[in-house]
Amino acid sequence: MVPPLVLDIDGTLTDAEGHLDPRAFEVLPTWDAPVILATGKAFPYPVSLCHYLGLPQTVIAENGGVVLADGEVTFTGDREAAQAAADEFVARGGDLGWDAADTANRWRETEIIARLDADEALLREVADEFDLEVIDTGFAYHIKTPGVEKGVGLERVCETMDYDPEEFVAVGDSVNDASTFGVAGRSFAVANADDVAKGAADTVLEQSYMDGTLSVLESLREEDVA
Ligand SMILES: O=C(O)COP(=O)(O)O
Ligand SMILES: [Mg+2]
Repeated sequence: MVPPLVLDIDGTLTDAEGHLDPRAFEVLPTWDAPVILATGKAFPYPVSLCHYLGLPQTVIAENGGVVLADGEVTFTGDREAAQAAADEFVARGGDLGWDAADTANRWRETEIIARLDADEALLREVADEFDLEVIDTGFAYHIKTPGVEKGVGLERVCETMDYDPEEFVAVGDSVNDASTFGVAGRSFAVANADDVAKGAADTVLEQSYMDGTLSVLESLREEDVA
């Protein structure tokens, strides 16, 4: 049997432009074990990706703030505090960087994100005053409740689905994947990963983005056949 997977999305299943690599449509629906998408994106993004990939909806969204497994959804993280911090950031002259529709935060239930061109120093100063933290995933700044992590989300999924996190193989690319790497049995950082993810992974891959992820999946399939 191939092992269950916990996969980051941006930087891991995408290309350098952040577009989903079409090879995901070949390899993920035919994976013969659970595939969990674990992302910093808002809840609807991984749910739609599961839908269009034809995968059961098992997702960790918002860096662990939202977890869906076996039809049950749980939330952690203080969205109101994150919103209050974001409002204060704007009141002090900051700009989150989104247009009026703000699809980045519109359906976000446990945290708030800002574009990477936002004033980082001001964002961190304000977040600190609200006892929140700011993480830079390389895709956005997330204003979030400390302790809400993808790895904690993986533990929750495992409780619901009666798996041991040790059985999982994780692939990711950034600071928000380090907690997953700490919980999963085996962990891989793609070559484009940031230093925190590389430091937390068991193995740093030679290849970037989906090339790196596919190299892991191919070797897992070979192990399974051997
Ligand atoms: O939303 C982000 O900032 C990054 O998303 P990811 O966790 O899927 O890489
Ligand atoms: Mg990522």
